[in-house]
Amino acid sequence: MTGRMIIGVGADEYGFALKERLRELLEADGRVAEVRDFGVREGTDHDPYPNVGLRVAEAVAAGDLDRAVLVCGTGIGMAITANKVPGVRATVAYDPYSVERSVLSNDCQVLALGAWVIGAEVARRIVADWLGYRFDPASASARKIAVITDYEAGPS
Ligand SMILES: O=C(CO)[C@H](O)COP(=O)(O)O
Repeated sequence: MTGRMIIGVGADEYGFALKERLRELLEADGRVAEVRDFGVREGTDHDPYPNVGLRVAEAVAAGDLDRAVLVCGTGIGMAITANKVPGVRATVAYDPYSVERSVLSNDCQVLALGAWVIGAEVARRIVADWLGYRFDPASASARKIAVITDYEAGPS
């Protein structure tokens, strides 16, 4: 992927406020061409996290989004959900090294964060750093990702 990215954001009621903060950050970032908000649109919307996570992950798998940020209470449910969609690689990551490697080693398109776990300013820093990493399809890691992709395709 080169050029400016289309980024999706999504959250459940517990992640809503942090998702709003991160959406604003992404909209102001020159590396981002467009931010698409998959909800929830208000903190009183009780749509369960898997509904939001599946909508976002399906958009990633369809190629409509380059990447996405998902927020729930822990981030864990969003990551589990997004990883159910073939072609999508999602992770929870907070430390700078894991955030970097989630892109450079694992080509994760989805970063899941927990609003109950980290503060907004740390989350903003994580997402700003995360935007700067681009997976190299010519890297040795690409062969390893291909094993996952081949498994998802099923027996030949
Ligand atoms: O964190 C969540 C899922 O991982 C979600 O925001 C809350 O889930 P719950 O604890 O099951 O209500």
